[in-house]
Parts: sequence; C-alpha cells; structure tokens
Amino acid sequence: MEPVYRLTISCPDAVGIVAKVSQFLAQYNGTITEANHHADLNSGWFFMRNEIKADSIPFDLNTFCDAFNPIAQSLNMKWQITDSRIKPKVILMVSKQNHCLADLLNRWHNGELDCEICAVISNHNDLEEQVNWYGLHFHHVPVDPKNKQPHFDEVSKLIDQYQAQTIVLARYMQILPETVCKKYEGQIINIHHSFLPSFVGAKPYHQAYERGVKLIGATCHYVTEQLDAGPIIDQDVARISHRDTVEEMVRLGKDVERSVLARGLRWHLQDRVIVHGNKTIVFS
Ligand SMILES: Nc1nc2c(c(=O)[nH]1)N[C@@H](CN(C=O)c1ccc(C(=O)N[C@@H](CCC(=O)O)C(=O)O)cc1)CN2
Repeated sequence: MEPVYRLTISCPDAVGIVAKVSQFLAQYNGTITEANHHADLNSGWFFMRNEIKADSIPFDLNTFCDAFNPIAQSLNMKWQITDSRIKPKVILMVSKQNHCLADLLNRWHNGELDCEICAVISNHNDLEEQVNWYGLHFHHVPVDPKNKQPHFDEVSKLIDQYQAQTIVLARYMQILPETVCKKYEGQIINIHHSFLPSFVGAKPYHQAYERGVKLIGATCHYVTEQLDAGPIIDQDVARISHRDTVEEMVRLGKDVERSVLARGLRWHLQDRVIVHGNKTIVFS
C-alpha cells in the first residue's frame, strides 16, 4: 500500500475550508489521493478526511503540524494527522465466546487488519491456547464479582504498559466503569449482538426471541459509561423467522457480529471514523 498521511478535521462550517486546506497542501506540492467532506447542516459543523501521499510532503509530521496549525486555529479545527506506515497498537478483550476473537485474529494474521495486536486480555482462561497459537500475549485477569475494581485496575495497567491506542471488546462481557470509559474515551470499540438501540444489555438474542423479531443484528460502537449507548460505527442485520429457535438466532447472529466488528475496526484503524457528539461520520 502507498504510504499516506491521513488528515481528519472537524470544525464549525464556513465558506472556504476545503479551499484553505487544499491550498495549504498544494503549496507544499502535497498529492491528495482521497478526499471526503461532509457538512452537517443541522449542527453547523463540517468534517473532512484527506489522504495525502506521504512522500509528496517535503517535511515530517511534526513540521507539518507546525505549518498547518495557523490554519487550524483560524478555523477552530479539531484535527489530527497520522502516518499509515505506523501500525496502530491494539489490545483485544474477551470473555468465553471466541467467534469474534477467532475472526479478528485470522484477519490480522492474513494482513486484512493493518495493526499490531499487543495482547489479548480475558477474565477467563478458555481462549488462552487459541491466542498463544498466534504467538500473542494472553493475560488472564479474573473478575471477583464481589469486588471488580482490581480487575479493571489491572486492565488499565496493561493497556498503558502496551501503550495501546485501541481496545476492542470482542464479546468481553463485563461492564466497564466510568473511570475506564473516560480514560480511554474514543478508543474502546465494542460489538453488541443486537441492532441498537434495540435490546441493550445482556442476552439480546433471548430478548429478541421473546419479542418475535424478523430481523436480528449487530452493532459496532464506541464504549461509553452508558451501556451500549456509545457512538455507532457500523451495523448490519440478518433475516430470521418464526421457525428459528434462539440457538439458531445466535448462530446466524455470529456471522453478522464478525463482519460488523471487522468492518468497524478497520474503518477506525484507517482514521475513517470521526465522532461528533454521540454520532459518527464514517468516510468508508
Ligand atoms: N461501560 C460499558 N461497558 C461495556 C459496554 C458498554 O457499552 N459500556 N458494552 C459491553 C458489552 N455488552 C454487550 O455488548 C455487555 C456485556 C456485559 C453485560 C453484563 O450485564 N455483564 C454483567 C456480568 C456478566 C458476567 O459476569 O458474565 C455485569 O457486568 O454485571 C451487558 C452487556 C461491554 N462493556
């Protein structure tokens, strides 16, 4: 893949934003290989994502930031620029279900997920052998139902030790405390096994079965302290019928969970997701 810089911008809408950013890049002979914009007329905010050929910019990222800052400040931008050659560090968190973990590990192993998986953390040791097969670190951090805080403290310590920027809850089944959610805001991605906002919380397939739904789904979202209510990155559904037992719904749902989590994570790793309030703009 051609090395690129990924420039993402959010700012109050105004005339000339695209022109000023494009003029800045042209001034330094920057070659734009992908450009996406969105003006949210309801909120009055503007969102941009540019990919720029890394070797077309005559200086490093720190110098780029110094040069771009005056424009960013003049337009009250929230912005970031990353280099596609630097693999994002990812930690996966699981409990007992392995279908999402197995899918992510396989995609990572065959190069579909361009990231560094630093480790897998679990409150159970069921999946240790599967993780070790890939030569990855596995940390079993048990949960004491009477006092969960030591578990969360150890999880936070491991995230910081590995310097992971992204944490993926791949059917990890513990509710993270507000402290953890705030500390890693915008960095924790969850796969919820329903089409949110329907069926929040535990056992959504059982809730759906009792409701008699004709569609089941999965939702990839950022984690906030409010359970299964964070900004949605991606969703999908599958048809079911009265003939399906809840076990069949779970089986059919797993395919949706796997594809939605992989797609949402890939977009996040490519800086294609911008969070604004409790929503996302996804430049897929
Ligand atoms: N703060 C948040 N934590 C978590 C979120 C979230 O959105 N915000 N998503 C969940 C994942 N999840 C559904 O997708 C989910 C996981 C666990 C539970 C739950 O009730 N867990 C029980 C313990 C269950 C057990 O010990 O087996 C609990 O934590 O008390 C509901 C929904 C991940 N965390």
